[in-house]
Amino acid sequence: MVFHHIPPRKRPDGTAAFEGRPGILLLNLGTPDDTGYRSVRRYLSEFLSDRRVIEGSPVLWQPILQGVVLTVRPGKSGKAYERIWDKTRNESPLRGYTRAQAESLAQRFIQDDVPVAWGMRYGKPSVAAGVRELLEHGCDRILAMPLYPQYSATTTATANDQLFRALMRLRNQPAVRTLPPFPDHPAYIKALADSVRDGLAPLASPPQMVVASFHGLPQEYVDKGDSYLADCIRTVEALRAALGMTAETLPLTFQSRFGPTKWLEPYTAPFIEALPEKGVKNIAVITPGFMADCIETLDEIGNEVRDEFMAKGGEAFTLLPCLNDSPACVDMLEQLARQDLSGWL
Ligand SMILES: C=CC1=C(C)c2cc3[nH]c(cc4nc(cc5[nH]c(cc1n2)c(C)c5CCC(=O)O)C(CCC(=O)O)=C4C)c(C)c3C=C
Ligand SMILES: [Fe+2]
Ligand SMILES: [Fe+2]
Repeated sequence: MVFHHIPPRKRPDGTAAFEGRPGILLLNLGTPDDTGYRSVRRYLSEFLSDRRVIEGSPVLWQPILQGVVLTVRPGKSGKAYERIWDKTRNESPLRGYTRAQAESLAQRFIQDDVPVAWGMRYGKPSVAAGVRELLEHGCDRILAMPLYPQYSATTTATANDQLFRALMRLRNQPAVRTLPPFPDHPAYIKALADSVRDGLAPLASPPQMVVASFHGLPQEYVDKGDSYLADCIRTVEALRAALGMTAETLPLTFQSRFGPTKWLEPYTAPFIEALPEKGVKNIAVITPGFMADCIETLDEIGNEVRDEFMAKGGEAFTLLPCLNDSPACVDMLEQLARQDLSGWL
């Protein structure tokens, strides 16, 4: 038998690396660097130039985007970000919670010697920076975890696209796995159901209805095959079963519509604003599609929709927090990660 000398595996900088070390990369949407016009404009420009997000012809869309949209929207969105901004850390809640999720998950994997990094599809820290961090730790295989329980091409797929774009620049690529969506994974449904029970328990009088509001999507994308709606239905049906609730007591709605086209219905805001007239004046709202509180939950629901509900005769409006960096959320992330790291640990 002939024994060849096998040279050690190399890091991108040429130094020897560990062999067979996995790393975890949390992927999330992203957020502006600050609430000023220029930062919000830069963020929205990157986000809304993503052809996974706006599928129409860029020849038609870019003039509208660079013209009216990026003139008007950054100011309006900047004011909304201002209302929810974490002024102590000077960052958006989405970024703070994503970092906290990564840090807590890293604690769970110390014994396994698996580092955890995080990156944002739009803005900072970039996905490429997260990849670099893992490579610097000697990882030669990466489990990417897009933090979206329900699949959509506009979120999950574009996060993974960005990961592969970063890998395109490497001579020695790590092996990669991407976490599948987990709309009715038992660990996710348990975390949600527990958070609803815990959130409602201290209320003086129980709400008549718990509205489950998910981020919306153009109806056309679903018609063309995006599995997002099916995933939202899987989540809400599993959650109803776990809580012993029904479509009447736990209805499904869609928020954050953008632009004039038809999006998934029913729309959250008009749905909730019509409730007081029907005698439903005490409600809670949950946003199970969001793994972390952000502008869409804290401001759109917590401020705009709440104010309208109260103005229309509502009496009690409770917005339950997202899973955020709760131990239940980290338990869930750990379970999902261990399941998909199978064979790599
Ligand atoms: C056509 C536009 C948009 C699609 C499609 C879309 C899908 C989509 N988005 C999320 C999750 C989040 N979106 C967030 C903010 C946000 N979303 C859009 C537009 C579309 N989203 C815009 C323009 C913005 C920016 C804020 C604003 O100006 O209103 C956020 C929060 C970011 C933050 O910093 O807090 C999240 C999270 C999902 C899950 C989804 C499709 C299923
Ligand atoms: Fe969005
Ligand atoms: Fe919004």
